[in-house]
Amino acid sequence: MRDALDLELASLTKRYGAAAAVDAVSHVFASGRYCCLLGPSGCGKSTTLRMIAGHETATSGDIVLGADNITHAPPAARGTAMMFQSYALFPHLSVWENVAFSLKMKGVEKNERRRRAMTLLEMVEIAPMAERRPAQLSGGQQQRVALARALITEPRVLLLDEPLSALDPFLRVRMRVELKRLQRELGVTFIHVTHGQDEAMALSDDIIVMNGGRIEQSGSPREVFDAPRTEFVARFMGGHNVLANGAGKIAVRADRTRLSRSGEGALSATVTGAEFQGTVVIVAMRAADGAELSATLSDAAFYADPFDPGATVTVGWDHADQHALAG
Ligand SMILES: Nc1ncnc2c1ncn2[C@@H]1O[C@H](COP(=O)(O)OP(=O)(O)OP(=O)(O)O)[C@@H](O)[C@H]1O
Repeated sequence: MRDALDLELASLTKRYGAAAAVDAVSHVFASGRYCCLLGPSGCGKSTTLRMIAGHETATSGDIVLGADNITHAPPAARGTAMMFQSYALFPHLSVWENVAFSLKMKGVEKNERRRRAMTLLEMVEIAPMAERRPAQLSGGQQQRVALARALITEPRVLLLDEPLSALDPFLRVRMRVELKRLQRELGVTFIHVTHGQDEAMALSDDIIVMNGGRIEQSGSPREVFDAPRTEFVARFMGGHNVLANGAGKIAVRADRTRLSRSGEGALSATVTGAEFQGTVVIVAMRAADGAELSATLSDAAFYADPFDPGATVTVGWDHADQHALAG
């Protein structure tokens, strides 16, 4: 059953010359959810987002928000708002004036503009900096201003293009918690473009994995991670071994892959290295057929009986932990 504010893409296509950057993509973004468009560079995620925002014209297909076909509507009349990667704040305006800018364009009077801007600045927790200029803020603070500025138009869908990529790793994790909190508080649909699978898994209610201008798989983070449908998704999400298995290929999670020095197991491999990552150790191996494999072991299990590079190991897993991948 479609919700009144779902956003539907129907065979949405963008061609540049003969090449399709976005190739007949159909998807329903359920309203009020945190959605991540995830995929490698060039897969068409930003083009998809820009078409939803109205900053790029669709070659064919439709974009429908609730009851409205917004495919050809101007950006400001769509019910969407975009937060840009480069925050694009006006340097000569104060923080609150930046946030209130679109209200000024609409002719809203000054006291009301300020009141609404301050409400949003409180929500993103930088109200005390309302009178500063953007240059007097840190990158993380500028981003909060950009977020408040996008939200002041009361969009039904907020579009975010790699919003965390300019931040250092520590701030990135903090802002990601903030984004999730804001989305929950507002109940607005967020569509967030990222090429980071960790980011997508941490934030999303729904992950949409793109590859070559198409949607490869969509679902909850657990669905996509636990049951990758294709080799591309298994490799892109990481943490899986992809193995040839008679008729086709299978995926097995690296943390469900067992190693032993001999005995029962599906195949034999040579250890090529071990990477200590704090709580776990990732053991890298090469199978007899040349396939690169890995096993994630707890640090306690690994150090109780370490595998040295060059060691021959037997690799095994439970049958229930293997997933057949689509051709
Ligand atoms: N204006 C343009 N003219 C021609 N080709 C373009 C244009 N914009 C994008 N493309 C091509 O369309 C494809 C998809 O680009 P897009 O920017 O949507 O990818 P992306 O997944 O967002 O990548 P990234 O993560 O690097 O931003 C790429 O092959 C890109 O080269």
